[in-house]
Amino acid sequence: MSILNPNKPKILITGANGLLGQKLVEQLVEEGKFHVIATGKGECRLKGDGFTYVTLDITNPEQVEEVFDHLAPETVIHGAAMTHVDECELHQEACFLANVKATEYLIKAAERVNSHFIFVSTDFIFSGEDGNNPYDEEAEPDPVNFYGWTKLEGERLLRESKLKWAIARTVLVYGIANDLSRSNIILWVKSSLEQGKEIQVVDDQVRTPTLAEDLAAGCILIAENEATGIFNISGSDLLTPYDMAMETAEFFGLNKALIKRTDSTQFKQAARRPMKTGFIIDKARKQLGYEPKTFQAGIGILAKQIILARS
Ligand SMILES: NC(=O)C1=CN([C@@H]2O[C@H](COP(=O)(O)OP(=O)(O)OC[C@H]3O[C@@H](n4cnc5c(N)ncnc54)[C@H](OP(=O)(O)O)[C@@H]3O)[C@@H](O)[C@H]2O)C=CC1
Ligand SMILES: Cc1cn([C@H]2C[C@H](O)[C@@H](COP(=O)(O)OP(=O)(O)O[C@H]3O[C@@H](C)C(=O)[C@@H](O)[C@H]3O)O2)c(=O)[nH]c1=O
Repeated sequence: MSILNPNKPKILITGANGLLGQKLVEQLVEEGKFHVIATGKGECRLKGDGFTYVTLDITNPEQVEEVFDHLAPETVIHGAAMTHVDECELHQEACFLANVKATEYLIKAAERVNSHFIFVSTDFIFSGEDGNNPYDEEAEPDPVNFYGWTKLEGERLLRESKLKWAIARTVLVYGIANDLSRSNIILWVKSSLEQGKEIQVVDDQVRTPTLAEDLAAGCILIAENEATGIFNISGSDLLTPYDMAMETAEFFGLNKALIKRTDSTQFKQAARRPMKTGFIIDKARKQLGYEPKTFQAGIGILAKQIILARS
């Protein structure tokens, strides 16, 4: 496991092959303040260089201990998780292992080397039915699906640890990266309409969709400022999935007639979704200087990346 630059503090990213992970590595390498240790299950799927890739299955406590004892990262951004919400509902043991037990292993290993530990969490810790949305950092969690419960458990383990900790909560992340394990709403709407497929989209759930680059930038601000506590790091536009689908069709000049408006009583997924979430991001704006793109600007950035990826 070669260390590229021992003179810089080390930042370890879990789940680096994922959407957030790839954006974190890209921005951290660009900024050059840290020696970037990208970790993930199996082979590296990241493009580019300037980082060290280490295979790390976070559900393997021996691997976690070995990597942390050897590398002793000053900072950890823990984004690895089982993120397919319906799969989490249907395979709760696997979800608990990946999202709770693995987080426990990482916290214990980080306590041995005293890392600043940043945990990426979600609006799905909230019910979305308490009338308190959009939520600030003080709101009372009350998850309505198993995935949301596991992420809240991860938050609890961290808050009860001896670590210097921070929690970056986010909402409905969209973007494009290399060889992803799951899609996201913009890509799914765009590809469905391009194939001429009719889609049913709900108009009674509310989110503040978040560009993956903005989430990464927010997590990096927390790392660079050695900030502690909970920060809402999301977009600022309150939108329904139906709004998002229509704006995506508009932007890409696709057929809006294929988007059939429905609501959550008609549209059933294996796991319940919280109805109305979305975040207030004033704390991150004031304390970190965090400022997300508008949804329109975010789609524009995504469009450019799609064209680049094709060239
Ligand atoms: N996407 C969203 O809308 C939201 C995401 N979040 C949170 O943000 C974080 C990042 O999500 P996002 O980037 O979108 O999700 P992705 O699914 O793209 O990334 C998650 C990554 O975790 C990896 N992973 C899963 N299990 C393990 C394991 N056992 N060992 C090592 N790596 C593992 C996956 O590996 P592989 O690629 O090999 O499957 C994947 O690369 C997550 O913690 C998620 O809960 C919060 C709110 C919204
Ligand atoms: C697939 C689909 C989704 N939707 C709506 C439901 C939902 O509100 C929104 C997104 O649905 P999806 O199932 O694609 O995404 P979903 O699993 O809800 O995304 C979640 O991912 C995890 C990781 C999180 O942490 C959450 O913040 C959230 O982003 O779109 C439709 O209306 N029609 C559809 O056919």
